[in-house]
Amino acid sequence: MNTNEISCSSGGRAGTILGNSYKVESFLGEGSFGFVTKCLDIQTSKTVAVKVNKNRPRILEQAKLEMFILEQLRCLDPERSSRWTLSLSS
Ligand SMILES: Nc1ncnc2c1ncn2[C@@H]1O[C@H](COP(=O)(O)OP(=O)(O)OP(=O)(O)O)[C@@H](O)[C@H]1O
Repeated sequence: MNTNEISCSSGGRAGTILGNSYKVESFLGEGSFGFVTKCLDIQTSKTVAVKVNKNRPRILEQAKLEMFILEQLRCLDPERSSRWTLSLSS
């Protein structure tokens, strides 16, 4: 599943809308910087994984760095990474 990153203080309860674009279906897992939810992309009706980071400045900086690295990887392997969507939203 693809992972989108969103910095968001709201919870990951089923039915919650994240970043005006993703409807939470279920909880997938938790990491050091936040948690990951299984979501429906409202525009495309595709199932995606959305990463919800803790709302802290240091973690936001880390998320930006992670997105930068993923963009670099996308350049190296555009075919395999074509399904990634990288965005930050509050
Ligand atoms: N694309 C995905 N599809 C399904 N489950 C996922 C996906 N991405 C993450 N997960 C689940 O969510 C958990 C947390 O992922 P996350 O990327 O936040 O942290 P991590 O990489 O495991 O650890 P850290 O936060 O320390 O980097 C993962 O361990 C996994 O169980």
